[in-house]
Amino acid sequence: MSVFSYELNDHRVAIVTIDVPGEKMNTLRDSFAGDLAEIIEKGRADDVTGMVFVSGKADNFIAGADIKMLDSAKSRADALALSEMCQKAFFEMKKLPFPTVAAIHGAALGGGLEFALACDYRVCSTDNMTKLGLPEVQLGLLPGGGGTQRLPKLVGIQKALEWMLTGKQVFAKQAKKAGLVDDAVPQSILLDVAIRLARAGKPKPRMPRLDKISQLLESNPFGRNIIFKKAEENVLKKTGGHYPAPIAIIKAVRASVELDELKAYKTEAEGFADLVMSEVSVALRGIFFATTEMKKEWKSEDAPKTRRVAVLGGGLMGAGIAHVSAVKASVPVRIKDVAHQGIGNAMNYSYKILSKRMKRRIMSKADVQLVMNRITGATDYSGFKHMDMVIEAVFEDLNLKQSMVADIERECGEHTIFASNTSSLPIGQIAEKATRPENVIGLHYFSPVEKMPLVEIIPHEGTSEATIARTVEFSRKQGKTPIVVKDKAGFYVNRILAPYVNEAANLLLAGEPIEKIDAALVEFGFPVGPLALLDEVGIDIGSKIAPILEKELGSRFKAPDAFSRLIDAKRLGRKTGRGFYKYEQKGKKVDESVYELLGVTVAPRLNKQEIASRCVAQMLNEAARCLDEGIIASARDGDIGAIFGIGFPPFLGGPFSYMDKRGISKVCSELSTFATDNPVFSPAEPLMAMAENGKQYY
Ligand SMILES: C[C@H](O)CC(=O)SCCNC(=O)CCNC(=O)[C@H](O)C(C)(C)COP(=O)(O)OP(=O)(O)OC[C@H]1O[C@@H](n2cnc3c(N)ncnc32)[C@H](O)[C@@H]1OP(=O)(O)O
Repeated sequence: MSVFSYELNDHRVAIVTIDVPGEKMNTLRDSFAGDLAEIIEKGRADDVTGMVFVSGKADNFIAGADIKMLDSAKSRADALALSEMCQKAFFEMKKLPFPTVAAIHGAALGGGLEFALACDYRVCSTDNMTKLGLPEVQLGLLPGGGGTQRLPKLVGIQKALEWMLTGKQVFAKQAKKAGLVDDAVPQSILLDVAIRLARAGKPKPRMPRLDKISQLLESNPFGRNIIFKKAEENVLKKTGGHYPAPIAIIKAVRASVELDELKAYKTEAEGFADLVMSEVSVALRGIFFATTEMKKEWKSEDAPKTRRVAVLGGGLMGAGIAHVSAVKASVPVRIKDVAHQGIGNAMNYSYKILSKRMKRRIMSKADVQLVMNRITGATDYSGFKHMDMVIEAVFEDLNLKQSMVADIERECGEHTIFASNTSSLPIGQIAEKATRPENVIGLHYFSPVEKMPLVEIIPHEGTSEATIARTVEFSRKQGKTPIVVKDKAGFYVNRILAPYVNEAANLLLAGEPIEKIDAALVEFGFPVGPLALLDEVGIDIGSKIAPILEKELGSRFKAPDAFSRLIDAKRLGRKTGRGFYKYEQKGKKVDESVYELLGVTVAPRLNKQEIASRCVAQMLNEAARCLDEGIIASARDGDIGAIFGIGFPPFLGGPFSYMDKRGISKVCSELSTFATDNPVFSPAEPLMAMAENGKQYY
């Protein structure tokens, strides 16, 4: 059955509806090229005036090539054939004697946008659902259906590179401004406008709309050389050479301006084939499948919706939670703080972020005002009666949190959820004195809240299923990927992070230089090193959590005593301008005096690889324990939690995928070697059992 249906209107314009049967999302599958050829042939036979492509789905145009189909490519030759099939189909469209128009409403991504790029005109709806982009890089791929060739010709080399290298998706307004679409109109007139364009005849070739400097740079080989070299330098700096796709994208775009068409398209197809078969892309595609699967869990159609929320505490976390609730979940938020200043600070936090978006013309002044109107504040519980959820983000004090549970039970409705953003206190203890413990749950965000994609959702033993489902649903509305974890000290993310950071601290105390330790883990693939991370989080915060973990889980969580000297000296990290690093306007550099304060004599002994191996080994060992204890429900949750919560290198697929790839017995023997000088490394029992039985996590 064809994915296309065809209808001829009174002006002999063919309206072709794209609708993959039985799927909620249109994707390009094996049969697509054949189906397209048939439709094109029909248009030729009917001698149509033009052809308009429109989606039969309510909320998407085409979400790209079917990623499952890419997974089924068994060899490089299979992958090459896929790219060549797309390229050929789109060439046929370009050669048609009549104009073709893509009428886009909803997502036009990857191969979907490449399909639209092969049309003569593109018109899109101004709806918020409409997003255009080539996000292949996020799957470790390059656009293999002519995207690297056609996009630069339409929007210019620099913009095309920026979009493809980041996977950026643009809305209608930006798409029109950049020249990606010919028009952006309300959905109600999308088809009419598209038909009008189809009747307007073939368009004349046109140059991208560029400012003078870009025009100068892009129009001559020297300028272009600068652009490509700079792009490569930036990519290598950002990725540390771990990701092959960005480099292949630059190569293919370069080919689009330097080689003849045949060779340039070949460069794209070959790059695509190499990348489809690469381990990095397999890992990144795994993340896509995992997150898609997770979106279906804890869904409850009849659970009441969360329409109003309150946040207790206007600190950094409270402000971030209020922000994502107002901006992403689009619900009214009431911030309660003991001081007016706290409320003011939290509102300012949102306003600052929104102002930046306004300056970059992503949001209008009216939109910013609309969002800001959703955020209100109070120093008492006025307006709390109708709250569906109250999220607590005050400091880590059990008595305070318990008294807040009592306040909320008194001031709010029977159905109101009390969600605690604690990072270490057991939720069961917070709910201990509750009269409605079924409404109490943990909802742990990561800082900065508006940037970090993960939340941990922590039901205690008495939390109801409905409360879990409502909390999961609301966190998704806030744009988060939730993992439901067991109520035990440190939950999952902090639990695997703590031994990793502790090992970095041990290495520092043994004389390894700070910048070398951080560089080792950045080279391994983390976005920041462990000591720089501790500076960001706050050394005081780390040392507050450590004793709780140590008490509940054992001595391997003990933070080094020497770190209390940093706290006494008020060197808490970035927030006080000094920690392991000194923070100045120009940037940060290691504050050498920290060595003396900690009583350390710098004496490098290990190479960077050894440093990284030791820190990561601690994390892997703890992750294995977490899965065994049921802290996480699956290796998949553990991988996504580590990638989205800590920045575990995505190209390695997460700690469990990484252990599988290396071989569990190899991981165990490395741990045993490290354990000879520090027993904390002794391989966890479940890991040893897996090694003995030759088992894998996946
Ligand atoms: C040759 C080309 O250059 C190569 C390519 O095109 S590679 C593909 C490039 N495209 C992409 O990366 C887009 C991937 N998709 C997305 O980002 C998101 O799905 C989206 C933004 C389109 C929609 O998000 P959202 O509304 O949350 O829906 P989401 O739950 O993710 O997806 C709905 C369903 O569509 C499926 N889907 C979405 N895009 C898909 C794709 N490209 N391939 C296969 N399945 C896809 C999902 O797996 C899910 O299936 P299921 O319901 O059976 O589990």
